Amino acid sequence: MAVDAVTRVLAVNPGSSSLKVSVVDGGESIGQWTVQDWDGMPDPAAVEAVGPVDAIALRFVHGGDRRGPVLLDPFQENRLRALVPLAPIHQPRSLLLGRALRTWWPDTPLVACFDTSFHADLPPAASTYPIPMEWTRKYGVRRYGFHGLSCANALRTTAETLGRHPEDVAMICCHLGSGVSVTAIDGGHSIDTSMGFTPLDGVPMATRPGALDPGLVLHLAREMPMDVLDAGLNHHSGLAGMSGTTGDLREVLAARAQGCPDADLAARVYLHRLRREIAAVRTSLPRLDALVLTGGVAEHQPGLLDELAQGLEFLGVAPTVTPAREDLEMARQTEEILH
Ligand SMILES: Nc1ncnc2c1ncn2[C@@H]1O[C@H](COP(=O)(O)OP(=O)(O)O)[C@@H](O)[C@H]1O
Ligand SMILES: CC(=O)OP(=O)(O)O
Ligand SMILES: [Mg+2]
Repeated sequence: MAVDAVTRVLAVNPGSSSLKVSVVDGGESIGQWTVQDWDGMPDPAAVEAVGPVDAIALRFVHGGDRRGPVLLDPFQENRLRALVPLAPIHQPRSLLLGRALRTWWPDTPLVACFDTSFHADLPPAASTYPIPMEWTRKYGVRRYGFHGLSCANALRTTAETLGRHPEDVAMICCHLGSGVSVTAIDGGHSIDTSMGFTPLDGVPMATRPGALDPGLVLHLAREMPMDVLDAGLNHHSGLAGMSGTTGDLREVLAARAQGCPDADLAARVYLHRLRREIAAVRTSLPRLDALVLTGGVAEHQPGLLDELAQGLEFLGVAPTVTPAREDLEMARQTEEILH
């Protein structure tokens, strides 16, 4: 489907704790809403009040091996459904939203934009898991990496700030939202990243544990039914599991301030593992021009960022904060594919 000129894009971003909706016109957002309920839907009347859009961009966390956005037709939808087990928190919701958006605006092109695409060129040493090659091939196992739309936008912003071409920036992007990831970027793309085959890997998150000893997972799988373990790792681990709160850092830090020892330990584990991951991906970069923090926690928890920075002085650059603007990246990709 080719469209004459795409200037106004409705960008729909279902995250694990919120739904962010934005109307982007000429590269700038002219209307933004956040729906906090997990199963919340955008309000079509509110979108229509901003005026007609030329296209709709929908974030899918998992795009498999897709290297860029695709027009979301029933064929693509079916293929993306096969990835539900690899991103069980996010993928079903994107599929549900896709259906709703097509019903509300059947004549508007709908484009799926993927978190994974930015990581498509991970070097084999970073993308390969050290398991039998037979399993790797048979089950299509690799490190995919996520939060790529956020990384792409952070790279663009950082390059502008440094006055360089994006391909000439060596940086670490830490996306600190409900999901958390750490990515090393060089030559304009991801060269190492903490999330893996699924968005459970890496650093502790609001409700996900991040990397675990595979022996621990095997042990737990023998102790409880698989669906209980699956729900426990996706919804009841991370900051929520350690602190006894919902995992929203506002709640964790409030409980910590009131002297809750579990909340204090949860915050310390979060920071420890985050620093450890940042140090690890630094080794993949030839040099470090910028350490960029983005996402809800980066934007709203300056005290925690000060704590994070203590112990990272050896990197030789001070962390900077960039708002997570996946909407702008999705609009950019949508304009590109529709031309
Ligand atoms: N206004 C705010 N004040 C303080 N913290 C916030 C605010 N908004 C978001 N956060 C923090 O950001 C996290 C959610 O980040 P966000 O990027 O919105 O997540 P997601 O996109 O994964 O739903 C929460 O843990 C919360 O603590
Ligand atoms: C990939 C991921 O975890 O996304 P989010 O932070 O939006 O939940
Ligand atoms: Mg998000």
